[in-house]
Amino acid sequence: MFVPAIKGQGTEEQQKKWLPLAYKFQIIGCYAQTELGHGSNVQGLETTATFDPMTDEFVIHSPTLTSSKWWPGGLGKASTHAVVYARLITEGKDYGIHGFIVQLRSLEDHSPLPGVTLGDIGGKFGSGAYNSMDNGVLRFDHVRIPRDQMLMRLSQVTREGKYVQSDVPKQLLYGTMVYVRQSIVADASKALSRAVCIAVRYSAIRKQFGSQDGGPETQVLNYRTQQSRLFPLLASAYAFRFVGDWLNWLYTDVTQKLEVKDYSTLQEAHACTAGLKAVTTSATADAIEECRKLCGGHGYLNSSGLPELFAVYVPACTYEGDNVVLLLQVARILMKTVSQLTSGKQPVGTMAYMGKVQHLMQSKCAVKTAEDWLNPAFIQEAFEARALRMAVNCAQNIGQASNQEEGFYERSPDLLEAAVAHIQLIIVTKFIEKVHQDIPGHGVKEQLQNLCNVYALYTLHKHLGDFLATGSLTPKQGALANEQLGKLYAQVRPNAVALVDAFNYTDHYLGSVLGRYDGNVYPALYEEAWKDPLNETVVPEGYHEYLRPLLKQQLKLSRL
Ligand SMILES: CCCCC/C=C/C(=O)SCCNC(=O)CCNC(=O)[C@H](O)C(C)(C)COP(=O)(O)OP(=O)(O)OC[C@H]1O[C@@H](n2cnc3c(N)ncnc32)[C@H](O)[C@@H]1OP(=O)(O)O
Ligand SMILES: Cc1cc2nc3c(=O)[nH]c(=O)nc-3n(C[C@H](O)[C@H](O)[C@H](O)COP(=O)(O)OP(=O)(O)OC[C@H]3O[C@@H](n4cnc5c(N)ncnc54)[C@H](O)[C@@H]3O)c2cc1C
Repeated sequence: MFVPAIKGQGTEEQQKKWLPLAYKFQIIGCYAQTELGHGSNVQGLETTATFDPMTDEFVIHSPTLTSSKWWPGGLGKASTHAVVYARLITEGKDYGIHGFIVQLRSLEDHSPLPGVTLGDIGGKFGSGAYNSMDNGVLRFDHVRIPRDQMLMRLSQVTREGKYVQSDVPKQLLYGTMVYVRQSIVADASKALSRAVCIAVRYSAIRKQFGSQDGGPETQVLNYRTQQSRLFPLLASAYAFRFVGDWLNWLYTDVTQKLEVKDYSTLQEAHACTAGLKAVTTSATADAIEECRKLCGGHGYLNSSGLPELFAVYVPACTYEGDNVVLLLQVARILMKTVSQLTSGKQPVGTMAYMGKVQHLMQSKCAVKTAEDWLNPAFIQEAFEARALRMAVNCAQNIGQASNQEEGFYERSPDLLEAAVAHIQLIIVTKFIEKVHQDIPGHGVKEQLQNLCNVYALYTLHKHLGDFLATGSLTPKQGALANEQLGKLYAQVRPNAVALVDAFNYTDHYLGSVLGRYDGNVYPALYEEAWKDPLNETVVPEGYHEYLRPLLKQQLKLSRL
């Protein structure tokens, strides 16, 4: 994040100076935004950067305990520099949050520079690999930096201390977060597909019940309940991959537009990255835990690979923007778009469907049979009607409040759901678009079509209440969707293992005894257990000190 922050907010001169140093690891940088007292509310940060015209320097200071920087990855032990976000004060006026490059440690012996106090914030959730990340704490006591270490692409402070705003939107200050959020969406599919690969392969090996007469038992993958829990997660792994690819395209497109000062798609980039980051990370974290349960008791063993995957993944729901806070950003943009509909302003990009408001508010879903749900046009329209009607309902309810902000606050739980509906529509749409493209490989398109339908109909089934409450579907149509979903699971089953093999993960990368490619699970589990340090001795160390005295006492008592 140090590098993208300098790229996005630094001038060309600053980029030329700092980026080569970072690329060659001649300096190591981190992104120091969050503080002990504020993370979500960036405008509430307290660290100050006060310009001193006498020396042409900024004085970086932590005025309170709560202004201590807290969480930046790489800060605790490794970083020599940080992009620090602080309130810029010049000529006695507070101009709000800006980025500054600050050296923290000596490049000679790595000791903290005068006025800098830093360290690691301590152990984190689980025993997983995230504990090898030195998330840190940082305080400044009037630390001086040259004026040219303020990131000056968006605004500048002159030699005399005058604040000058460039003609670029101030939201570009948040650009690094947009970049990282889009990369987090791509990573969601990676984490989810790892978990699903383990659970599908193991479910094909694991057998329980089913044999009354000494014949073979049933592979747990053949149980309808296992399929109805697992196949939607398999479909989600593919869905998140395709929407992640699309989001990467959108991000590249926005970046190219920004270079020629076209800011028209900035809001779309913010809404899509924030919303997709929130929905895909929450779904992935839940799915990894579901995969653990799908693997029964053995899923709880570290050697299954799932506990570590979960512990490392789950903070994605919080870092780079708490998921609820991000969905409320999407909701704000939805409300703004609804309010502009009456003025005739046509929504664009992923909000374009809202322009069909007259039709979608009254449309009746035409599905009559379960097979009708295989028609992508019916799926698309049902998701559009649900999302639009939820947004319009929220807007109407907010409109009845004494003021907009109060109404938004009161209706925020409903707004969250409206935002989720909008984002799920995007995921479904991008999956449908993907399966309409040419897809090489015999029968591959058909398999992806099945997964696309599974993702859409499962999402519909899970959120059926929304579809019914908004009148987008009838209860009968909801039941038909569920009927079709069951048929789709049966079609996915013969290809389930191939569909996870297609992720092409090596055993080393998966790190799971249960997810082994060769399926040789039981000998591997047995062998792995003996590697546990507790098995280095047959009689445990504590025996003589604790167990033996107790056991001896029991023996004496029983002899009485
Ligand atoms: C790969 C693993 C790495 C993990 C490492 C983790 C790193 C981190 O976690 S770094 C720290 C990340 N921190 C956050 O994500 C903080 C979350 N908070 C925010 O992003 C913001 O403070 C906020 C958006 C929640 C609120 O900001 P505020 O300025 O108070 O916003 P408003 O709601 O008043 O919005 C003003 C205006 O700006 C637009 N906007 C907000 N964010 C962006 C953005 N990222 N890009 C473009 N535009 C943005 C917003 O829509 C408003 O627009 P208008 O309505 O048109 O004024
Ligand atoms: C592993 C990890 C790595 C991180 N790395 C970095 C890093 O490198 N650099 C950096 O600067 N930061 C980093 N962070 C910090 C991270 O970005 C913040 O923790 C995150 O943005 C959430 O902010 P917060 O902690 O203030 O949560 P809070 O905002 O305090 O959230 C607490 C609760 O309040 C709710 N809430 C907050 N505001 C609202 C609202 N307006 N409406 C409704 N509910 C609300 C939230 O939903 C949540 O339930 C990292 C965090 C973690 C866990």
